[in-house]
Amino acid sequence: RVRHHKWEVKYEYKSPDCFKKLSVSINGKTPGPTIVAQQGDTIVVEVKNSLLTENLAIHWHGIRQIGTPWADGTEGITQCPVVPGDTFVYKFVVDRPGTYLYHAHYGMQRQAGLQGMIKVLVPDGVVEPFSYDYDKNILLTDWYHKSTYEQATGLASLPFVWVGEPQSLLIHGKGRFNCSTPGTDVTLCNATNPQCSPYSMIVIPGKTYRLRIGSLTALSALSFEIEGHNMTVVEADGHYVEPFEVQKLFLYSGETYSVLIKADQDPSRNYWASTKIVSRNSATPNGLGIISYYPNHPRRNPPTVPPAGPHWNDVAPRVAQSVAIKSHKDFIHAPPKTSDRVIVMLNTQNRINGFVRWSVNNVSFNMPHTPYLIALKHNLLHTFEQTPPPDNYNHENYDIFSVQKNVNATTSNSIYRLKFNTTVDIILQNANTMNPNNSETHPWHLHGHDFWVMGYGNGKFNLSIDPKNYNLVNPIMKNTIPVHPYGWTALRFRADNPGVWAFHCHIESHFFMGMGVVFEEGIDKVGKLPTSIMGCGDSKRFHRP
Ligand SMILES: O=C1O[C@H]([C@@H](O)CO)C(O)=C1O
Repeated sequence: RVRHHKWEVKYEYKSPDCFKKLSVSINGKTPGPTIVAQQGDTIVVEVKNSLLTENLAIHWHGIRQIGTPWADGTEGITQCPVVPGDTFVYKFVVDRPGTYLYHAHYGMQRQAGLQGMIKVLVPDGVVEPFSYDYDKNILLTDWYHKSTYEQATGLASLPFVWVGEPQSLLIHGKGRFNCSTPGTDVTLCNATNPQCSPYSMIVIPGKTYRLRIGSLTALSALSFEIEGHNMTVVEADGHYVEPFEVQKLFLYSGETYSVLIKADQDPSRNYWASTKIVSRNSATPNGLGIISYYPNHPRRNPPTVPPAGPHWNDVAPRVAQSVAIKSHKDFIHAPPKTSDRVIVMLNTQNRINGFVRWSVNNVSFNMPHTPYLIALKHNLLHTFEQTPPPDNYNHENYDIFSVQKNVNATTSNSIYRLKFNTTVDIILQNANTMNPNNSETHPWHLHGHDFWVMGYGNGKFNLSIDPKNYNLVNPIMKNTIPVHPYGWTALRFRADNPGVWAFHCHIESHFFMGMGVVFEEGIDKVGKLPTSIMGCGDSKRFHRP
């Protein structure tokens, strides 16, 4: 089936946490509408850019765009931006079932509200390895009151102005700001402003719910829990996992999970849903929502104090859930036993010409003016640096546990060229930032592919030892994976999808500050590019008037 969507993107005042802020909405909503489809369907989204003064591009996060690399929606990489007043048509096949996301991929526009979820159902007659009565989706985000323009300007200024911690955490677009904790005090800040009432999900006693939970935070790693209910994790980034039960679910920006919960608690009351920032020591209040047992009033506060959530620095359970999960035994897709290339990516924070940047192997990424897909397909190779970035760093004498000078860090728009149909290993190597005794978690997201999570560990990756412990049997496949503080995460993927694919930290500020790379593979196999993606940089000449 072809599923048609007609979207208008515009500026709109929104008060998701009771604080009025100019946001970006899709057909008047943020989060935008959930796209629902079945595996094999074609999605057509006709997007009208009604932002008066701003371009846009929309990325379909987790969708592999096989055969349609020009629909990946990454401005500067797969397309020119969609200019104000223009309409752009995204058309692609959702080739796998699962829970995915969509969001702006232009500057730091994503966190202004241009984001939502994609739900791809199995075809009729195909059974899933678990059963449930209802299927709901919840998008988790953090929320800043400063505009993205102020934030981007601060990051690109001298002196550097960090974005800081978010003002609130939203549960499917609903949050609270400057309130006392509901449940101990009836004066809810939401009471005054009808537009912002807490998120509430009605459940029927005795029924089982599949909750598809995604995170599109700009910065925060989150812990999500529902008071009094355990969750059985059954899916991660569109892949079935060997089920396991948790009380708290950890999500990094760009990840999705499906969990099953049974409404089997005392039905005479409602329960808190709550999110809390982890991996950064933040004073941002927990996000709160209400799970309401029918027929209770959906907004009746639970009689309890909301769950406090885990300690921000309790890394072990986060590691256990994020990189140690396994593929479901009946859906194993084993990885190639060996790889043709290993690219070690040292993640460092650097000062380059005074500006605070993030780098990979001492190279901080910036975009050229002609999108790579167009430049490569039309042989406009003068538009970006041709010498690829390094496959490694001087790891013999690099101390990942202390602040390093990294004086020879540079910015560059060079890209990695991958031999088509080869197997590539990426080793994400974390390190100390420019602040003493500080190493931060980075959730890396790969466009155009799922990768196998081969292994992870603390300290410095050892190429002659660690690969011997890779999981070659049932590693989970994902499109987003964290590298934990002072640790490393190894992933493997097949360069089998003709196109140009971003691979970057999904923390919006970090990618904006250069924490990303671009892979090209099989460009000669890419079909004729639609002119709709052209018109900027050196591709003006290809754009029909
Ligand atoms: O890029 C960053 O800047 C701040 C801090 O390093 C300087 O304020 C932070 O936590 C980042 O991730």
